[in-house]
Amino acid sequence: MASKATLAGEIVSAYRDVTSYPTPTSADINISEGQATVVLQTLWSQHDLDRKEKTTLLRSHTINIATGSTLGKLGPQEVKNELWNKVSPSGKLRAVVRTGKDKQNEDKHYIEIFDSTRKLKTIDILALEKHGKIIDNDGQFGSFEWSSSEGHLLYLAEKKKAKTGSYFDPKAYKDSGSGDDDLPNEKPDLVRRGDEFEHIETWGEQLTERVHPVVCVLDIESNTVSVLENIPDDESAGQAMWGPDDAGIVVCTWKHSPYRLGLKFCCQRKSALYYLDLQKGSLDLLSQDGRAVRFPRFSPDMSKLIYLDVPEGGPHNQCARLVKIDWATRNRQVVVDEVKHAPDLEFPGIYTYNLARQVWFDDNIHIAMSTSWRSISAVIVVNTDNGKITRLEVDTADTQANINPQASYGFLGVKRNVVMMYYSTLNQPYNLLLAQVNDPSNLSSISWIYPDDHMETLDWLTFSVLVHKPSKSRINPKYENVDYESILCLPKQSQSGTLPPLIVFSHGGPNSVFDTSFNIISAFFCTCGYAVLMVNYRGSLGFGQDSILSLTGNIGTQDVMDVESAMVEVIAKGLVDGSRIFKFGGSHGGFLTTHLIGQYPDTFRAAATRNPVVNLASMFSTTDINDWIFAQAALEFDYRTLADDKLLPYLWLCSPMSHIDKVKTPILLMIGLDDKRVPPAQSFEYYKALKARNVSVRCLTYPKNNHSISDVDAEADCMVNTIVWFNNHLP
Ligand SMILES: CSCC[C@H](NC=O)C(=O)N[C@@H](Cc1ccccc1)C(=O)O
Repeated sequence: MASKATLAGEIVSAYRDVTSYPTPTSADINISEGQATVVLQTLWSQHDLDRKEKTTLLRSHTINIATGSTLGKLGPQEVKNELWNKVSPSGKLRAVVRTGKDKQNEDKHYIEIFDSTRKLKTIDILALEKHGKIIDNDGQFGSFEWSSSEGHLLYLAEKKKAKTGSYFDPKAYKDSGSGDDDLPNEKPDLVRRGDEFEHIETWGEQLTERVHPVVCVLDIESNTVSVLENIPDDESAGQAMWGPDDAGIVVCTWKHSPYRLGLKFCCQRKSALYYLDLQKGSLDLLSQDGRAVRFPRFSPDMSKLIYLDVPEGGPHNQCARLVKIDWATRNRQVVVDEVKHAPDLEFPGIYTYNLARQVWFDDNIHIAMSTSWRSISAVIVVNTDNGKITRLEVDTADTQANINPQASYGFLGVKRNVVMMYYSTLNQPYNLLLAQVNDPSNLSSISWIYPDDHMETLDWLTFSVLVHKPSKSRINPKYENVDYESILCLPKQSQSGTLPPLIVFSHGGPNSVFDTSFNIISAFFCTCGYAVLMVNYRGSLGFGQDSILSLTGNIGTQDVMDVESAMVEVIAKGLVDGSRIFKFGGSHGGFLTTHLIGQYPDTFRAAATRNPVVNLASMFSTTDINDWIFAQAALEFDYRTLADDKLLPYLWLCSPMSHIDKVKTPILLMIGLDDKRVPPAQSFEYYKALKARNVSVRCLTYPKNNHSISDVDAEADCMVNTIVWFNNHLP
């Protein structure tokens, strides 16, 4: 690929090209004692634009562990209808949760057990009527675990729902046999009459099928399922793991009362980590009051349990602590604390949305994980005895490796001290990487293994990370040392020598971050001839907790000015055309987009946004996370708070809508009609306000799409339409 794409056909083909690179999502490795070879199995996700779906691909590499050479490769082959696929601890058995439909088109879930030669059994799990659907690897509730004895499987499923029906169902009022045909049959009927239209609370955006997850154990020998009943009924369970000797389980829970708030991207929700002793039936609280918990992981010898926690409430993602529990004494210790401020390149703390299942090295002391480290995604190794942190990355002086020093790394898991990871940059799609670590306390003696040939570097894109210091008037007096960054992507120099137009791209959250990983959107924009400035304004993850806190109470001003000022600095460098600037971003990035075109009406040629937050006053009572407004406005959240006469004026003033009368910039609005986070009414409100003011606006609506508009066809349509919209507004 590609010089500048301008015609619709070229734009489509550019999009096909950038979406043709798969992203690794998980890995496992089979290491047999005393053998020279290992088998690495990886799952990848790839867009299929023609089938309009994301496909899951399985690849296998056979690797000589001593030489690091790849002896054979299998795949990619497609994996379908599998919710879980897990090898037992001994490696002798495999359990798969498979989905399907029966002849009446009803959902089926089967648990299939395999040994190395055949399928041993299939259990039609929903037919047992013990629980609802099994929960997949949703990053929030789901887990699927073999017991160490390999006789049981632990998983999460939706609690069994009572059957509901109409009062007017003729079956409910059968002849009682009394001879009086008018008397209803009052025998208890298992159907809850009159409840069929009862409102069912869910866990919100992207978790609308999660209502009340419960912990289940399947006895593989007897094909029986037990639903564990010791967890309080107003708490949903998730992320369950077996404890030592399969004598109990550790499990996270989230309270339902007084009502459920959205959980997706919200790791600060009130939650608890428990140990449930299966013999005694007791439930012991392991976590600290006032802390929200995630990702419990036992060490291989089961002597230690680690997990992440953040303060309960406040911003939706924050700097996490790594906590360790010594299992024998139940002594809890903070291994890595929250980092308030990290000057220059110092460790800025732990920030992650996920933690791989296998994090422990064999020494039962070190763990590995991914985290945001300013604008780079890094893999770190943590000594859980003394909290020492080391970054796990290839020495870029190693010419054989040829890895960009600004590369981002992702962690997939560690087994027998072999770390499974990947790296990429904005101009190099994902590559697998194994680190064979002999001694986790001495990372200087790693053997790096590259299972594939290096992905080509895409020569039509170059990038650099820029550091921005807020000017004097923009320094936050409470957090005066906080700086921020942006990543500038430049397209291949045009033949005519003209400077490229610039798309200013702001991320959502606001507590999220752009990193240097391969990014389909930025690659696509560059292929189409645009430079892209991805701004990690103050409040982004990976810059210390102070950065996150500095934005609370200042949304709509500090973040807006950070983005504008980064843009001005880049224009001043003379690398982009300052007379052809565009604005792009979704959600909170859409909040910034609509703020910027309101506050700087003469700057942008056009804007495009996905599900933008435009009016906090009207969003207050409609979003699944109304506490977000309080957290970002630095107000105390209480479930009873109403949008009253004191609150509404403040919310209005923070909102892009308050600048509507100044807007001139043509804007493209893209709306997921099933968005529970930023309900479609937000965009429609903006659309009508612009129409009434005779400002050019186009609105695209995507049925059955949620906040992320990530259905393959919808996302593709958004991207191509964005470029067509920008091209149409190029002078
Ligand atoms: C009341 S909605 C506020 C905006 C929303 N924040 C949290 O969900 C948002 O910006 N969403 C992001 C999704 C996201 C959030 C946090 C981290 C990564 C992504 C978006 O859609 O980009």
